[in-house]
Amino acid sequence: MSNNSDPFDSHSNDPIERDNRAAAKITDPDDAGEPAAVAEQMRCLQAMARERDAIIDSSSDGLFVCDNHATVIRINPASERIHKIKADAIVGRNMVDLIEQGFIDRSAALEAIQKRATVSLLQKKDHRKLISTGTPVFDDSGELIRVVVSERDITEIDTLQRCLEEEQAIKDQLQTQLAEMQQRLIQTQKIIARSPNVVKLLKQALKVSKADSSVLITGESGVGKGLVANLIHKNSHRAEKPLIRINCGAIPESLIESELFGYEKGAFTGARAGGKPGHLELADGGTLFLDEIAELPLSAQVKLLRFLEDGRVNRLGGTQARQVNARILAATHRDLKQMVGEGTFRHDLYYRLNVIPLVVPPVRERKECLLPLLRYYVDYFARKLGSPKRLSHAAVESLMAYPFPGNVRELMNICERAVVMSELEVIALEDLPRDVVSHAGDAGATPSVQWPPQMTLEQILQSVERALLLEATQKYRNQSQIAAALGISQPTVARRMKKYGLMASLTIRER
Ligand SMILES: Nc1ncnc2c1ncn2[C@@H]1O[C@H](COP(=O)(O)OP(=O)(O)OP(=O)(O)O)[C@@H](O)[C@H]1O
Repeated sequence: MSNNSDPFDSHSNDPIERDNRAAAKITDPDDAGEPAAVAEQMRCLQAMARERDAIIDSSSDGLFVCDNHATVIRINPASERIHKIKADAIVGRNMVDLIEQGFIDRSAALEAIQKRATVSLLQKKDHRKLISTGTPVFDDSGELIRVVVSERDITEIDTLQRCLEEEQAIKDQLQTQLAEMQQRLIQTQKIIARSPNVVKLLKQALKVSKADSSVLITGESGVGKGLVANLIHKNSHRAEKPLIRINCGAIPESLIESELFGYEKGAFTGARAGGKPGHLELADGGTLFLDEIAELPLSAQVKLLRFLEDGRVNRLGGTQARQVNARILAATHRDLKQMVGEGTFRHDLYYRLNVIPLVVPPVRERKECLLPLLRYYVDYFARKLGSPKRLSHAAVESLMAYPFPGNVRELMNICERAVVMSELEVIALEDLPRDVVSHAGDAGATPSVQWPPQMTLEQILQSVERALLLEATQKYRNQSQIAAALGISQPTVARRMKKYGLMASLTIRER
């Protein structure tokens, strides 16, 4: 290839060529009287030149070497391959001519000479994409003596990159579809999830539903631990099989083992003649949800641990263990770790159950869920009662200020009671339990409006309505939010705000 075709013209005034000619002369073995040190130096120079040639020729990137006028003096085998041309056909030709003849569309060598700096550019060659980088070489006096152009064929990298981007796009699309499907699933299961912490929890629950590992669901009483267990089961490959729920706190200690593991006939006095399968066996192929797991007696904890280790169930009074394939979900409102420290819960069982921990936040930490939960349950009980109901603004304010110590279950009870107790369609403060109203502080109080005695009731009501709307414009960002908070439609909000000249105050806030 190129090093066979000597790139250096012996008559040239090129500075590098001059040095090479001098070296060739000195290293001539016939050159009599040559000092040994100079000969050694020349051998080194020749070795370096061979090394340089080997580097240039073995490079997988194409390399062009041009003189200071952009005339090609050498190209390596990679460039021959890229351009499908022999070095002889290109050496000695100038880049300007090569562009004119359509061999290339741009020259990094020419641009590097022009700018006296390294230049990178993208070239198209026979449907292929090349990145060319022209690097100028200067001598000690700052004179530009060479330009080395490296070329890389990026067609394949580019194609791969495009494939990757397409795959990423498909993945993103699938993920969006999955998220939408999950959202629909959550909605069909009537789970209200607006707060980021609840959304995150449900995403985690949907993710773990695909595995078979044990899950420990913790959270205060009535926060929805059972709901999460249900979601996990319904979304798992076990969905067609039963979800068996057992409340470990509700079963007398003396019966819990027989309930969980079953018994053989005659296992104890009062035992059924034919024996009885336990909840674990009933959950075979499905899921066993152990609610209030902290209440499980230590003796039953040992047996449960054994089952988690070998998947075998030994009925009470039985001699033969049965293989059972049940996934275990457990829940508690107690601090199991603390119980382990106190010695009331086995640490080995705790670690077995806690493979995937899920924490359900209390309602007070789900501010964004509160109003949708209230509306959802008011609608739910109103539908059951067969008469439409909605919460008044004051009732909403009171409920929003209430800490719901008993969580979602208490919220449901309050909504049910309010729906049943209210005589009118709009649920008023009086329909709420006293402790809910007492928490409201100023929030539930009627806005204080001063009026002179000569005002009519109609005028007073309008004055109150205007004050309320004005307050709402300070609090909410748009008419829809105001409508939602006041329990009226958005067109009604618009009409009344116009009537009271309040449009400007909201427009300013909306900005
Ligand atoms: N995000 C939610 N959306 C709608 N309803 C909910 C939500 N979370 C909980 N609930 C409802 O609250 C009630 C209590 O939920 P659940 O029984 O799952 O709570 P829990 O934490 O298991 O209670 P406990 O500690 O007493 O066992 C259920 O009727 C459930 O449907």
